[in-house]
Amino acid sequence: MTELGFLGAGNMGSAIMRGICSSDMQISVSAYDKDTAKLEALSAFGVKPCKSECELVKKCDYILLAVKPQVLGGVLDTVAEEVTHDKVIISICAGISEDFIRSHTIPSAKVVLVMPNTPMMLGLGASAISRADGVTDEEFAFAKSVIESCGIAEEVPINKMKEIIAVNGSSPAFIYLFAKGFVDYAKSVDINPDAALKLFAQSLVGSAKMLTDSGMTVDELIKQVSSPGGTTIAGLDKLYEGKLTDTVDECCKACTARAYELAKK
Ligand SMILES: NC(=O)C1=CN([C@@H]2O[C@H](COP(=O)(O)OP(=O)(O)OC[C@H]3O[C@@H](n4cnc5c(N)ncnc54)[C@H](O)[C@@H]3O)[C@@H](O)[C@H]2O)C=CC1
Ligand SMILES: O=C(O)[C@@H]1CCC=N1
Repeated sequence: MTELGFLGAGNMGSAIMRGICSSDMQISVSAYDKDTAKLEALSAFGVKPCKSECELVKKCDYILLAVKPQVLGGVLDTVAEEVTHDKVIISICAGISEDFIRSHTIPSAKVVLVMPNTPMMLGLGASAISRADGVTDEEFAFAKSVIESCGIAEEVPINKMKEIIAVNGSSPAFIYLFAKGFVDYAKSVDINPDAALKLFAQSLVGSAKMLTDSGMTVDELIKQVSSPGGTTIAGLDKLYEGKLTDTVDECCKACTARAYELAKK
């Protein structure tokens, strides 16, 4: 049976493990985390705990890296001797490239890069995925099926894996901040914030479905809501005045710049 192991069982590692364990994938899942309480919590899902980073890498065919990028170099140095050219390393660490992983293990390491997002915790993740040279079609299909156990996955060129972070990895936080603005407004005009949150959240769900399923472009969708002389145009005028799209562009560029900094650590 294929052995998949997780180095790191925090928010993202646990979300993926729960996705796999609730799916019909016939694989053996193991994990190592410095925090043993996290491993104990996962044992209810059938995840086998390991006692060290090296024990995990030695026993597994696929190793999913789910520690923070800042500690990854040290973790890879610890396990380097256990990494062989037949193992596949799947990394979800923001900013980390295949070259970084190879420089801390072996030059021929097989690497798949993934940029997931937190909605994975509900099985609604959106992950970008890419493979470095040397990874076979079969190995890549397996890695993709692991990620698809908790949402959708889209292949992205490997040299765009830092640029994509803003679009799906970090964007949930940007969307939550946008939601906060609407709920704060509702409170300020004496509308129940719980009702406002439900209405705004459902508006996000519905708008997301319109984006993917209506067959209309983003501009057409905006126009459809904007009655001439109506309320939407009055609101949109303020967003254009505040240069919302320029701010989003700056936000995405700051995300990407930080990813390139993390890649150097
Ligand atoms: N949180 C997010 O929205 C996203 C996070 N990511 C990436 O996922 C990775 C994990 O992030 P989170 O799950 O949010 O962080 P987290 O802090 O929840 O999990 C990291 C885990 O690594 C463990 N750890 C630390 N040193 C370790 C070691 N030597 N061996 C084994 N485990 C060790 C910690 O105890 C912790 O449980 C990061 O690299 C991040 O860039 C990617 C996309 C989205
Ligand atoms: O903030 C971060 O670095 C990670 C990557 C994408 C979302 N969270």
